Amino acid sequence: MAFEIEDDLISELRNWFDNLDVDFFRVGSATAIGEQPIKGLLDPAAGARLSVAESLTNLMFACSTDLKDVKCSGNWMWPAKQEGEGAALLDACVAMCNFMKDIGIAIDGGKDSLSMAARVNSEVVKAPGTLVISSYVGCSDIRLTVTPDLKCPDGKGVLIYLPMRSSSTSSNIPWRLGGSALAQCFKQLGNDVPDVEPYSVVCTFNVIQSLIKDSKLASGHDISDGGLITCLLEMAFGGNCGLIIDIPLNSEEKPLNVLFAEEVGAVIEVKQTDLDFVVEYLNCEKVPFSILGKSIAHDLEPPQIFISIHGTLVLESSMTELRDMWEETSFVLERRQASLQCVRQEQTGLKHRIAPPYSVNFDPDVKVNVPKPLAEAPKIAIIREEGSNGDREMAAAFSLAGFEAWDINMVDLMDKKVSLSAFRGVAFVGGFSYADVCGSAKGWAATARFNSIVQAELYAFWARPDTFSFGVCNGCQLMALLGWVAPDTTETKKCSQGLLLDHNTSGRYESRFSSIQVQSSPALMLKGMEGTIFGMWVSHGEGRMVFKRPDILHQIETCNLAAIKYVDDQGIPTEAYPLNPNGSPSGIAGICSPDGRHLALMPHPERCVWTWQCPWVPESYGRRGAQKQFSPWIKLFQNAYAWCCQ
Ligand SMILES: NC(=O)CC[C@H](N)C(=O)O
Repeated sequence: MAFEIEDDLISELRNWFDNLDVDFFRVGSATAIGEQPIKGLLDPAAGARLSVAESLTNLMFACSTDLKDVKCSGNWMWPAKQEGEGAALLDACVAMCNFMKDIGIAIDGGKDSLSMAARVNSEVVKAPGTLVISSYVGCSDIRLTVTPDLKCPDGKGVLIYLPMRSSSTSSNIPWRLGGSALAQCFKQLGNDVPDVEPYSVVCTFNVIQSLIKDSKLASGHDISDGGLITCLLEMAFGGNCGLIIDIPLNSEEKPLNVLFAEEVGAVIEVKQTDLDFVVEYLNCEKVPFSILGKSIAHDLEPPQIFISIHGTLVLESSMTELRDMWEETSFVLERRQASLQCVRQEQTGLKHRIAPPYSVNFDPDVKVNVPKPLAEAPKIAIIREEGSNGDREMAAAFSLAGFEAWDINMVDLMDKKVSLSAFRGVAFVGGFSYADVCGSAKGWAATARFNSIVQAELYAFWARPDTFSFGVCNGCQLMALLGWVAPDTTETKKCSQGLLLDHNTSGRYESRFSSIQVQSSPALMLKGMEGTIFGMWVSHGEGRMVFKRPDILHQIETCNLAAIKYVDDQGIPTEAYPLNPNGSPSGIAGICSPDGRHLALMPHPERCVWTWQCPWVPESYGRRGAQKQFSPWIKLFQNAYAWCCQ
């Protein structure tokens, strides 16, 4: 009986799911944070309003279902028992409630820590009363998200300032410096603190949403900590571009205030050809705005920044020089976290960065040709161990290509619950098997080697000519330890380890989206992809390939077994950090067996088979409109499927 109910329920759910008019690969959710504790020191009510506003201006560049669908978490950290602080907390709370009510959103959860004070000797040290707003909302098309890096469509974009005020002229902006980053630099708090009205937040949010849906925004960024100048420069730094800006204000305004006041607002970049449409729309919606100038694409010359206020030049510099200053604080931290040599390399290299040289000479949206389709889908064992992760992405990627993916734990093999005899492929997934104790994948390899049942099962699979194996990251480390790739062939025993994945030269865990070039190799999963350059997720602490003897590396290179490599912005294999995140010789990022059946990669193609999973793709690849649905890495999985169909 219970079964019948369950079956009914499942088929009912399946029907409902099938009939839903939603594209599940496009919908998602967006979340953002806002907090303004320093401004709250001057005016707790304004601080609370600014925290809510910042959270929304951070959220508004994702395509949300509706402003009224936004939900918030409120986290309060306050020294509430100290004199005057209870009243400040109350002011902040009342202001936040009223502001949210006016906008039409609400808090649905949160947490508080109301004893944020400590006695140090005879002194009581208080944390500034802080409200952190985390907002979240359904996202109707995750691909439409607008990012802050300038795109310079057709070589230059037009930059528009949205002051988020109800008055129609930007000359009425009070440009208050209280609680700003600039004030902090002068060890001051200031007096006059910015504030914001709910109506202008609603208007701007909705206008941005509409422009996103019409694909009229090339980039966009909110104005918050650091003010208008910081917003503009951050956009230029991210896009590797120059700027020619003239802020159209009357000459009485003090440049320092205009540039550094943290009045709520936003800057958007639009295509020259969309300008008339956007201007008309903003006028029609009565949203105040001013056109600031242009973004300039990175050319052969280093990009320049020119900023004027009402025709008077206030800043002229090369973008890279300003970016070096802006990055310096991060590098100070990095010098404490990573090898000094690597940090130095990254810092000097930054000046010379241009856009990654992505190159794809096939259409990833066109499926790989299958010789003759199989009656039954080939089976792939997605093998995981205690501490593995990424098994779902791996299963999804192989399923997308037509495989029947099975979730197999090492214990299933040990207990003989499954045999690999029915499988055409195995995929060893990434992660932290046995918490990387004694070195990455060492515990996993021990299970595979020293449990006789598992050892026999894996060996039988490896020896069958109709099988293939794929290892990613932790799985790659395992395949190296098992000698499935780069074995020491001078040993009499088959599969003797000849390669070890050692700690990255930076001395730390690297998490990046690195440019990867497919080499010409016998790897069946990389067939027809030679020369492809595209970004791939890197996420490891132990990715540096150390070969037992130089002749093993030599053989890998001469037999074309280095299947993929990290490349620089010129598309040349590199050992330079951070383009090569771990210091592997000749930029080697993955290795295959001479017969091409076994492939072990340190980066994660399974985490970026869809374009939306890539944090950056060139405009020509297209994130929206006529975009490619898939990244080139889908082809690895389709190639494996096609190989099984031979
Ligand atoms: N993502 C991974 O698989 C990480 C592998 C391993 N734990 C490392 O840090 O190197």
